[in-house]
Amino acid sequence: MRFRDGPAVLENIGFTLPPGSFHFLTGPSGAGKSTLLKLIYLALKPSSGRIRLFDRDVAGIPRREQPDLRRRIGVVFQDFRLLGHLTALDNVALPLRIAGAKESLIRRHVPELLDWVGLGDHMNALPATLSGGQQQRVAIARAVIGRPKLLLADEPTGNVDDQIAMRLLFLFEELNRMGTTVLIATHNNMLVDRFSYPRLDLRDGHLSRPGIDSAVA
Ligand SMILES: Nc1ncnc2c1ncn2[C@@H]1O[C@H](COP(=O)(O)OP(=O)(O)OP(=O)(O)O)[C@@H](O)[C@H]1O
Repeated sequence: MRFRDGPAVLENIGFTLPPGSFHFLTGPSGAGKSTLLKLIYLALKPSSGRIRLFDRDVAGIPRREQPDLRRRIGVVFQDFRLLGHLTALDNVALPLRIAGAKESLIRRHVPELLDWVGLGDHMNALPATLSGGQQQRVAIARAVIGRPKLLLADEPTGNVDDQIAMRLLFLFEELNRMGTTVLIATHNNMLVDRFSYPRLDLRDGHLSRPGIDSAVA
């Protein structure tokens, strides 16, 4: 992957995420982790190479079908991307509302999840009134509420203490147990060591991974 005519940012990357698997994506700052996640959730087009997503070649997916595909992916963005005019509760409810879920279900599940991530007292707060760590947890709740087929999280514990980070990992594990494929980019070695999931390690755009191969599922 290159941006315009710049140097290669990712090179010779080949791996598969088997459905239902859980992986960490590690590597130093600038190694290409965010770029790799953006390629998977179709925010970037690869300058060369092929990506398969849900058994389809991404290059062959018409633009009009992309929103539908994206809805099957939960993403925790590094910069959160919460909607500033919506409360924490309404931000988290958004994927369910878009999917046409019943309000009764939304009223039951969303507060329960916000409670779990420690935001029970901040459900009606607007993002600007929340700390970075609190906004991050709203973003995580929004990404998991619809039980996506694939969860991609870019440094999802970057703004919280170790105790909350563990709790968030338990949430990702729970989602994974229900069938979601999980890929988490992180610098947090405590988490990587504590949860013994396989690691995809990026160094200067190259992947080293003890024991897996080929495209992205
Ligand atoms: N839009 C862009 N245009 C040009 N270069 C880019 C662009 N986005 C990322 N890069 C470059 O690609 C490389 C990888 O960046 P990326 O953000 O993927 O790294 P990262 O591993 O996620 O880093 P961090 O852990 O700091 O978020 C960097 O050298 C960065 O400067």
